[in-house]
Amino acid sequence: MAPIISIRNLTKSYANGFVALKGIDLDVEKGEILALLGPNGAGKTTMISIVCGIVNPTGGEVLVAGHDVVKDFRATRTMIGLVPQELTTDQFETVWNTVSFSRGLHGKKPNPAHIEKVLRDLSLWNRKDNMLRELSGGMKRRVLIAKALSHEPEILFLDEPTAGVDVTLRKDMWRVVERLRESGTTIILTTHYIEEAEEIADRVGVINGGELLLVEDKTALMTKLGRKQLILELAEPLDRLPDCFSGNGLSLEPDGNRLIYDFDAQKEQESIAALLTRLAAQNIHFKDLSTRQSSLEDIFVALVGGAR
Ligand SMILES: Nc1ncnc2c1ncn2[C@@H]1O[C@H](COP(=O)(O)OP(=O)(O)OP(=O)(O)O)[C@@H](O)[C@H]1O
Repeated sequence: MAPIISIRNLTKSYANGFVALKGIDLDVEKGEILALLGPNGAGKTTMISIVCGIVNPTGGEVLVAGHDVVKDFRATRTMIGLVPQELTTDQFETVWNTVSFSRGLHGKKPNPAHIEKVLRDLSLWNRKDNMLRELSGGMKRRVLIAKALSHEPEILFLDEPTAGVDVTLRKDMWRVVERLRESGTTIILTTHYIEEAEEIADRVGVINGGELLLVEDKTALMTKLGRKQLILELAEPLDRLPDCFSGNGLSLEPDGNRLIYDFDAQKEQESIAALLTRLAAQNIHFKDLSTRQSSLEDIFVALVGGAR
């Protein structure tokens, strides 16, 4: 199946000469959740803004369901819902009017039943007659999502949807995203919270300095780049690691109290059982043992750190 979003060699230089995107290639499949991770200023919002037709690209091409986002702006924009980072809504308007008005902006006929469903799904129904200024910050964010869904878009962009919201609301938002996915909506979200990507994304893209460093299936990424460690707390400290253990991923911590065995899913290594037997044969005993698996956060820090 053709990707729903196809980005080819996308570049963006702002008027002041700053190059925010340096040739991005990315395909987004229909129905997936893609999380874009990257530090501040990486170019995430710029990329989203181009796909949504808010910012013009300098070079390259973006197709949404086969339509060019510049030449065929109207067709592509109605397919997309955008939840921006900043609250830009009239504080003196009611929730119902704000969300209904958004639908009209996309040239869609009124559909009160759809607006009601969106507000109910986002637990905003009992607030529909409240003015925005009467809502908490978290509820205002839900209103932004409701606005973005008002015109029944196939694609939803969420730019930092949970920045600054509490844990309960964050989990609520994840549930909303999950329900949208079940209904077939394609979701692209940017986030600083790696646990968010780990929790809800199918694929993860890492952007830094205007370049897409990688985009990969989340589970495959964790298997490929993730490392596992076995940590052995020694019964007696060691001065040095016997030579027979050198070069197989085993190392002694500087204080001599712990042995760390790095095992790599890609490499052929001796089994843990064999290693423990060899250690015992060398009279090296341990009082405790634990394992540690690198998280998406470790992988992200290694990638972004390495690219700097
Ligand atoms: N209108 C503009 N003129 C000049 N430079 C800009 C403009 N808009 C953005 N930039 C610069 O482009 C770079 C990318 O910004 P962008 O907002 O796309 O990053 P981001 O990855 O979304 O960051 P954040 O996580 O902080 O939102 C930044 O260095 C920013 O200062």
